Amino acid sequence: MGKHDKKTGKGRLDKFYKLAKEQGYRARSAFKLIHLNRKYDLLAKSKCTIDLCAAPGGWLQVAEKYMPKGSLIIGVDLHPIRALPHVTTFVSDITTPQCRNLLRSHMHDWKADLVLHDGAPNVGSAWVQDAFTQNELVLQSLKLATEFLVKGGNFVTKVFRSQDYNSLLWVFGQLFDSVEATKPPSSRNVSAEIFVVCQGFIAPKHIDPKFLDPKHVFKDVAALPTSITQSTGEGSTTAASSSKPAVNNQAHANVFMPEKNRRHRDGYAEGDYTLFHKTTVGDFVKGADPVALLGSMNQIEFVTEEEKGWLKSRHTTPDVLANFADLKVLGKGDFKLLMKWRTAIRLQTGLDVKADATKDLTEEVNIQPMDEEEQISAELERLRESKLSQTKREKKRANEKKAKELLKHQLHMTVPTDLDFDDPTLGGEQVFDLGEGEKELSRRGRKSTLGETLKDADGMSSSDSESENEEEDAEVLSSDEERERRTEALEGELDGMYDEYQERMKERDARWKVKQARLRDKNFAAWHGIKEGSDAERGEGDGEESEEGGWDVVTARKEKYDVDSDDSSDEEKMSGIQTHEKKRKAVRFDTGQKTVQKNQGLVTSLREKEEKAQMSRQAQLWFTQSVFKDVGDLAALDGVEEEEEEEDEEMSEELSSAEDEEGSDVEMASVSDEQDGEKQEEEEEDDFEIVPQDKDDGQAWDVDNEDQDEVKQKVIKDKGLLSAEAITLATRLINRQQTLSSLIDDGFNRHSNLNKDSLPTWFLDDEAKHYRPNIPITKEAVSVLRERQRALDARPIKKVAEAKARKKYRAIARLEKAKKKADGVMDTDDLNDNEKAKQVGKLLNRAKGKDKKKEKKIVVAKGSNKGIKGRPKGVKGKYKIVDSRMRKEVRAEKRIKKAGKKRR
Ligand SMILES: C[S@@+](CC[C@H](N)C(=O)[O-])C[C@H]1O[C@@H](n2cnc3c(N)ncnc32)[C@H](O)[C@@H]1O
Repeated sequence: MGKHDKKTGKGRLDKFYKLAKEQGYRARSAFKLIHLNRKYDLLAKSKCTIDLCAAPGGWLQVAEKYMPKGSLIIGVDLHPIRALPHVTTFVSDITTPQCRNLLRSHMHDWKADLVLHDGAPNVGSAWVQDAFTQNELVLQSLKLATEFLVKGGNFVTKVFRSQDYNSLLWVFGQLFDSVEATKPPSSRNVSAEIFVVCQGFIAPKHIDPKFLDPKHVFKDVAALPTSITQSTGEGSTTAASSSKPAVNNQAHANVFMPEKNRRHRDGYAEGDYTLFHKTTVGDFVKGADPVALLGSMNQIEFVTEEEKGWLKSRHTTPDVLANFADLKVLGKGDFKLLMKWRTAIRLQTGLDVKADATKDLTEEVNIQPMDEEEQISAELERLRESKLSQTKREKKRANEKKAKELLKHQLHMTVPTDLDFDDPTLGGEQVFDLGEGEKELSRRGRKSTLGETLKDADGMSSSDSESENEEEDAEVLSSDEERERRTEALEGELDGMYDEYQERMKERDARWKVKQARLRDKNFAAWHGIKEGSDAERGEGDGEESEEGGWDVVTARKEKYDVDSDDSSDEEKMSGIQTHEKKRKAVRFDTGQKTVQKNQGLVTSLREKEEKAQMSRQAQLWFTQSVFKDVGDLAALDGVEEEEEEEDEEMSEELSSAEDEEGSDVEMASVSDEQDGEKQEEEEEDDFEIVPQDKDDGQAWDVDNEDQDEVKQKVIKDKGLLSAEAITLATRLINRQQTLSSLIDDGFNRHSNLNKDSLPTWFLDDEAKHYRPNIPITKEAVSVLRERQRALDARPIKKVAEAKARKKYRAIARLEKAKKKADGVMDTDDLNDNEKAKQVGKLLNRAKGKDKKKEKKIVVAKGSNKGIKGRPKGVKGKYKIVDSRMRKEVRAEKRIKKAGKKRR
């Protein structure tokens, strides 16, 4: 937090910070829960709450305050949480089974009504990474929630608005009745955090683990490559195993076709996330995808006897061995060297057969003598063919160049403007059918592509994989010049493969991957997409499966939707929201690409399909949000189903302008915009801020201490409001002349944030003396206080009041005693009624002090009283004459007696 400017953005010590400090909350985030609770009333109805990632305990304080007394509150965090009254806390990592077990032991057989999660891992690193790991943590907390929540229970979690956001919401939607995302006022606008409140846990009997597995839920939902069209439309199994662009397609594969479209690269073990991977040379030589292997491994070793035998091969140079030892640093030359080595070894071991090129070229021909006319026509024919083949070659080379550019574009290595779609060389369908299509297929299948390629390059054999161009290639190879050109082309292809290898290397870098995903995901930024009522869907035909929580079933349904969405059947046209959604998305895509698409044949159709499919999936996630639950047939709102292209265009323009107007969405756009740079990324970190506690702040939340609020309330209850300002403000609140929030706002002014350390003492003294907040007071408030003061003044002094009270107390005690005695008198049989009445009268009189024994007056026999007999002069009533000496002696006697007693 130190790195932030205290005046701006995240570092700003705002009113919630001040309030937290004032009210003794340990973190300003406490107000987030207060605001969420105000909106959803979650705490008052919870008897058991689990707070995952609870340190330093702000949320726990709020939970303790607002939950019913005697509730069970458990908090867990990586860091210890200082003790809080009525709260159980322990230290654990919520991603570990140990945490689960500890929770179990604390919960006994209880189920939680509420699970809270405000976790933020690794706050302060790159935003993209934060968002990614944050959302993984969210999924982990959801996992614990599903285990400990009671049916109908609630789950509150913090989510980062990133590209995984919609995926998360979709998963929440499958497990809860209602899912709402909200940003409480206390959450800073610069923060990308948002809180999702999931209410009404469905508590399925079984939840497919895939719902809670980051590998299945997350990643590039938006970016869908060409393979989608293949795998949804046609032979999906083949597409699944061979789809190259799965690089960009992980999330799609995971979320919508978990089994079908998953890529299984050689060398990647399921669930293996260690950074260092090695494999054997055998895998490299015999495997189908050597490029992928080089891209995914760190080291290749010679292990088996056969492999060690290859060490003796003349092709196994020290360079080759050095390259195998560290694949991460392969340069272009190294890469080519290894691929050539592989080809050589494959030939050596008979895995590839070296075609006899010379045999083809030295085929015996019987030359018949020709006449002149025949010779001319043969010459003409030869020239024509030579011309034709030359044109073909040129065209082919141009096509290859364009195809390579197109591939680069598909891999997002170029900007669309790099492609000249109007180029006539690109117009032919063969670009895809023969050139790029063939290359794409061979790259995916890795069927002897490189081997053959290299054979060609070395002039060792001719390619037998190319069918249509075989004859042409033979021609090409017939001259040295052509062979050279061919070699160049093949070198070019090797270069392409090297690029691909580099792509794979980059892929392994998670950070790069997430950044790349964000780049690709430009569309996501605008939060576009229309809807599909997931809740309704769950409620309808698939009630059973949602009850069971089957990921595959749910995703299969989505997949089905995808397939449907690619065919524009009549049925689909009638399907309301979905159709509408699809159309809008297609329209959106059109805005960007329309001019390009019009004249492009196959290129156009593939791209169009891909984009449509992509949009549909985004829309699916978007519309699973509960806010769309009650929205009916959106298509009906738009009227006619099938619109002309022009109408689509208009609509897309409207859409984009509407999006521009949406404030929050624009904010999202800025979040995902790469150009925003590091500065913004930093700002969009978690909004969490610990409130430093003053020395006495610590005591405020000591176990034995009371809540500050309660103390203040007690004072007000006992003594009332003590100032005219307070009475005035209270009166204004009661009379609704002012709202509570405006009152709080008024409490903050330029003086509340004074940094006293940097100011001179004279100024501070002056301020303390003269600056007083000027809160207006009313006449009534002042007179109320005056009246109270008068009443206080009229009271006797404390000692007198105490003496009076003592006297009164003693009188009451005497009367009680007399009453008891009188009862005893009445019960005796020895006295007649008259005597009894007399006795009782006496007792009561004595109790009232009327019948007090008259004291004897002591008269000292000295002076005029010395030696007198009878009543001394001026003395009334009983008297006793004492000798002064006698008095002294009596007192001394008493003293001695007392002292003797003590000694004993
Ligand atoms: C924003 S703070 C929580 C603040 C808390 N809600 C409050 O009001 O005081 C995020 C917390 O998540 C915790 N955290 C992050 N990853 C965790 C994990 N894997 N297990 C447990 N706690 C984790 C951090 O230690 C940190 O204390």
